[in-house]
Amino acid sequence: MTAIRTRGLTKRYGSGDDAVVALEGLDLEVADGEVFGFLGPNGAGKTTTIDLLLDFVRPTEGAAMVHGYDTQEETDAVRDRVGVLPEGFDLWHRSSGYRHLEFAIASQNGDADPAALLERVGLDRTDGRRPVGDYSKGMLQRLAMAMALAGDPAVLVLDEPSGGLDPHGIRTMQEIVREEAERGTTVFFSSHILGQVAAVCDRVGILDDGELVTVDTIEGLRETAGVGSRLVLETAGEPDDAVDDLSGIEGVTDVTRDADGLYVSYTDPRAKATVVHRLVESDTAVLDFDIEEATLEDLFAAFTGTGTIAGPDSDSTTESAPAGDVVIEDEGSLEADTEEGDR
Ligand SMILES: Nc1ncnc2c1ncn2[C@@H]1O[C@H](COP(=O)(O)OP(=O)(O)OP(=O)(O)O)[C@@H](O)[C@H]1O
Repeated sequence: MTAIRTRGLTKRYGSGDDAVVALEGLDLEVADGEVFGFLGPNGAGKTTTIDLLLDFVRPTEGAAMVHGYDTQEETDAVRDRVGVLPEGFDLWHRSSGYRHLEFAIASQNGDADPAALLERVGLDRTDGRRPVGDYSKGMLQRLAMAMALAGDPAVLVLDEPSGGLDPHGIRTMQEIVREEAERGTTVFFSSHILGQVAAVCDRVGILDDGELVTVDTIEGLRETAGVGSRLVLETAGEPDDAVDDLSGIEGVTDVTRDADGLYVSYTDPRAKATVVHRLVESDTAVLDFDIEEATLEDLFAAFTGTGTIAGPDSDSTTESAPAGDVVIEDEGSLEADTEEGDR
């Protein structure tokens, strides 16, 4: 079954010359049980899409279905099946975390144990008894995640779920996404941070200026765009002729070397292990290695013809993005987007 299906979904705010096209003709299908990453920079239309799926706003054109239910005609059936962690949310400052969870469980006709939900998101019983007005940004985000899970949803919609979370919180959030995926929950994960989406998602859609630019796996995106990542190896002495063989490895697109090391560009991440294996086989001592991942900016540039593609000499993983822009982050890193973090 298709968990989410949209056809020509369009949202314009205002009219005439002042109209803002938030979303333009979105045709999207997310399979049941899939973890789908919805990527795009600020203002791309991600939150608008989520608002349309939940009938918080009405489309200008087009339609959407969630688990076979029309989002406009069968809104209650849709909302019964969806747990949502919205980007911005208001809570009752004087009420405790427990009260919020009890409310969320009751309103979603769930039977979850509030204490277990708190524990799952990394909050303890003492936290649960405190008024949420005293919570840090990261604690609020964790509570909001617990509330999204309260009704044991078939579809979990996460809009920028890592906001305010520290690295441990981000890891917890990713673990929850994986656990939910194992239970068969469909996860719709909206973010402007490639690394976080790449860490958990089966497929990714890139939204740019209201339009869906492409849908694929992260590897597929890299391959299509030809903006692979790069393995930087420090070796003891000059690697011998075996280096020449590296260019023949499937997925490797370029091999260069200079006095500082050996640089192997690839579009298929599985090529990395083969490269290292070949070097070891040829008795080349690998002293250190680093991976420079292609960034969302690289992928954007390739798919939209905008931005700049990081050249071979740029250190794409350490570049810092301006506020509000795509956050560039290594897939394995958990350090980004933690302006405030947990207190
Ligand atoms: N209620 C509204 N009235 C007018 N314009 C709106 C409204 N809501 C959203 N927009 C506009 O629609 C566009 C898409 O906004 P949206 O919030 O969906 O983007 P987003 O991808 O979720 O961005 P972010 O990552 O910043 O949350 C933006 O240009 C935004 O200004």
